[in-house]
Amino acid sequence: MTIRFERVLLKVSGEALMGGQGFGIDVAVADRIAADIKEARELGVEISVVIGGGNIFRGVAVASKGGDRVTGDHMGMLATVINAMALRTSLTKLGVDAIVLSAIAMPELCESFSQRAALAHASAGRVVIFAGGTGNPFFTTDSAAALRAAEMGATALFKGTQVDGIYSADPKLVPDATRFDRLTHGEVLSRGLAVMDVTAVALARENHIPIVVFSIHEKGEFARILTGGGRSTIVSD
Ligand SMILES: Nc1ncnc2c1ncn2[C@@H]1O[C@H](COP(=O)(O)OP(=O)(O)O)[C@@H](O)[C@H]1O
Ligand SMILES: O=c1ccn([C@@H]2O[C@H](COP(=O)(O)OP(=O)(O)O)[C@@H](O)[C@H]2O)c(=O)[nH]1
Repeated sequence: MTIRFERVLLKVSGEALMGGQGFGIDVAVADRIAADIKEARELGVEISVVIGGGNIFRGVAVASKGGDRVTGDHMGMLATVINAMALRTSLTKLGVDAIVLSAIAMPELCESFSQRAALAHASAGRVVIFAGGTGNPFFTTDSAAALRAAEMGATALFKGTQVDGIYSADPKLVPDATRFDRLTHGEVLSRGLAVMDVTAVALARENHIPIVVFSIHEKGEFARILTGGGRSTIVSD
């Protein structure tokens, strides 16, 4: 069996974790995503994860109501730590060794991020879950995903999201938008395809990291794409 990517950074959007609920974490969904990660890992792929926080809190929600954006972003980053702990719990239940590294120090809860620690845990066979985004306000977890992918030497950045690829326009708003199988980073940026923020795409382009956009809701899709099947859009040089 051919494996397309040997070392992968998986971005899981926070919204994916809430399942059918309007807010928070649906444990059954977290368990299913953990099972998909386990399946992919059993193919021999090294996997680390960046998790979002949009199911709990987004900084712009505070700013849009007249609050302080930086405080809002701090709250959003804390939300990603909650999600990371939920995903670690789901992975542990399945017997997968996983560790949370946070960009914001909270030693009572989890280890702090350093590239050295992350690489050491990964080479010991652990799934490393990066929490706290980049640790800085005004960024997103998509940008954190591109950053950690570069730091880990990932050969691909998988964005697991609500849609099964990149379309000519947001498919939630434009139902007859058409899906792309392949794009370059430059095309994503020049066409303003907003599936991922500009900073994240630019960072991936600079480091020659392909981005694979796929639906996190399709059970087993992660492993299918890793072995050459499935449905996705691949963004590469
Ligand atoms: N051109 C596009 N192709 C695909 N999805 C797009 C596009 N433009 C906007 N989107 C939206 O981007 C979302 C993916 O971003 P994501 O970060 O996972 O969502 P959120 O910001 O809600 O967590 C999709 O759910 C989709 O609605
Ligand atoms: O490096 C980062 C990453 C995230 N956030 C904050 O955390 C929230 C949750 O992250 P994101 O919106 O990227 O989550 P997702 O869309 O993936 O659920 C963001 O809205 C920001 O407020 C931040 O300030 N800096």
